[in-house]
Amino acid sequence: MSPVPKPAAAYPATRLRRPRAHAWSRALFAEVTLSPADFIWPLFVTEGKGERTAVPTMPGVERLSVDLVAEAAKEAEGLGIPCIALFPNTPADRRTADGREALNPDNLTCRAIKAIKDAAPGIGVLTDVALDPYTTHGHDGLLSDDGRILNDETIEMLQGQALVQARAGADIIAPSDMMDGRIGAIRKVLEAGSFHDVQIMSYAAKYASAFYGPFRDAVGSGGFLKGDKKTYQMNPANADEALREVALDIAEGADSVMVKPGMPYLDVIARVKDAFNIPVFAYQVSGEYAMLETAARAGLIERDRMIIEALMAFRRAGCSGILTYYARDAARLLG
Ligand SMILES: NCc1[nH]cc(CCC(=O)O)c1CC(=O)O
Ligand SMILES: [Mg+2]
Repeated sequence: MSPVPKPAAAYPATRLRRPRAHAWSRALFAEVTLSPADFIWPLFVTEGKGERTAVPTMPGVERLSVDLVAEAAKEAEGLGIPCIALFPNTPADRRTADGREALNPDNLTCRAIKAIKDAAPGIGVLTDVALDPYTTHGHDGLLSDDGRILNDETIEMLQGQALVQARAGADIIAPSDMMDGRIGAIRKVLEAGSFHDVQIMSYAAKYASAFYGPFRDAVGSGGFLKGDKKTYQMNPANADEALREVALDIAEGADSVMVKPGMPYLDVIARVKDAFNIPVFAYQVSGEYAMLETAARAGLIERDRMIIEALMAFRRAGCSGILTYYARDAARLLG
């Protein structure tokens, strides 16, 4: 962020209200834009056919069966949304301590990728790499007998998970697990498997946040989670450390990086963009959505304006795009 120069002339020669006087002028002076092309729409996938179930902690958000995910992707494509992100609500009987369902080429995520590619071949598909929707302990990695998350053993699982997703047709692999070294390891197996054009969007600066609660309900991992994720996700006190995380992930082969959550970490987004000038994405996470949407539904804030303003903040901070549960609503508002 460049420093703001001292004004060459003061009031009344300079009146900053002048360009604000008319709508046309405000449009002309806008420093950033927001369009449907800036959105990645996260969808929760569940078993069944024609199945939609409400996520009570995320008013307005539903888990969709694979056929309905494909329909939603088609709708998104029509609205100009370039990419869908997939999160599976794995049936409880398919969750294990080692999360091996993540490696099943016929799991919910892989079936959803294929269904989207059939229904809406022009839209990108981003898939999450981490074990939490598949483990009985709700952690993103493998758990040792004495309760530690095993970094290097987990990476081997993540490599397999990424490959299974790439084979199913995923366009962007997005590791959200926060193990050290996983970006390089995943890039290596993708290259070896000739997936040269499969992107990696690293959840590079992902914080141990209270704002993920509703998501854990949506994928059904919340009830399972033992303890917290503080030994792998970042301390909310740290921003210098986020720059080190990002530097490593770029060096290991990430095409883009993500900061997560979004609104409470706008300073981190701005610093990452400033320091590296690479494509940065933000995840406006489930708790942010729940907070904003609950206030809007209670009539406490003006919903449509709030949605656009909250998303615009990410563009101002330097984001190329935003993962947001508001993607469809915002695209309709902007359309
Ligand atoms: N690897 C898990 C994952 N991937 C995306 C989210 C959160 C998304 C949201 O809250 O909307 C989480 C939750 C967590 O780390 O516990
Ligand atoms: Mg890292």
